[in-house]
Amino acid sequence: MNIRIGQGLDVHAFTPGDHVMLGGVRISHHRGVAGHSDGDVVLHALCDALLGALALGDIGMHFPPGDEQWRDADSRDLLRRVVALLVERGWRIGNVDLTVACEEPRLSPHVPAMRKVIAEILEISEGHVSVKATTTEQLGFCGRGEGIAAMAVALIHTG
Ligand SMILES: Nc1ccn([C@@H]2O[C@H](COP(=O)(O)O)[C@@H](O)[C@H]2O)c(=O)n1
Ligand SMILES: C[C@@]1(CO)OP(=O)(O)OP(=O)(O)OC[C@H]1O
Repeated sequence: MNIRIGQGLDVHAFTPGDHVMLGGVRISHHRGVAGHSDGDVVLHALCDALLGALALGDIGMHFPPGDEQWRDADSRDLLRRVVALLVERGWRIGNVDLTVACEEPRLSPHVPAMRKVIAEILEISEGHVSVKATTTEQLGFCGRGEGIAAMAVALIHTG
């Protein structure tokens, strides 16, 4: 059995709006998130972690922000496409561990729904999908409420 790991990081700025998409879940909020797609930092970081494990570049290389095809894209669809790249090369996903940093919205009530969505797309059990949230103690761009960051680690294997 071959094993590989990958990591990903994504950041998006808050904009005027009434919801954010995080981990494939729509969360009502008094602001939105800027992006060419739906701006789901969690799924983007996860795409980059999986692409990193495959050494296949990054999300922007596969779904260029200048390409109208990806305008307002549903990031769940982008993640499905990345999973297909992985499966067609003979890899499977072991587990993923995700951390989201923002002062608000409060994410813990939404973590179970995020784990469910992600597990379904990755075709692994929810027990193999970890989603964690943290503030940055009011420090930095997250702490000032300027944006949201997400980090992801993924383990993939053959056989
Ligand atoms: N947007 C967030 C941030 C944090 N949480 C939860 O609060 C706990 C404490 O956060 P600290 O930054 O003070 O460590 C953390 O463990 C998260 O469960 C949250 O739900 N939403
Ligand atoms: C997801 C893509 C799709 O065009 O656009 P954005 O929503 O701007 O997100 P980003 O994290 O900057 O990744 C780049 C793009 O692939």
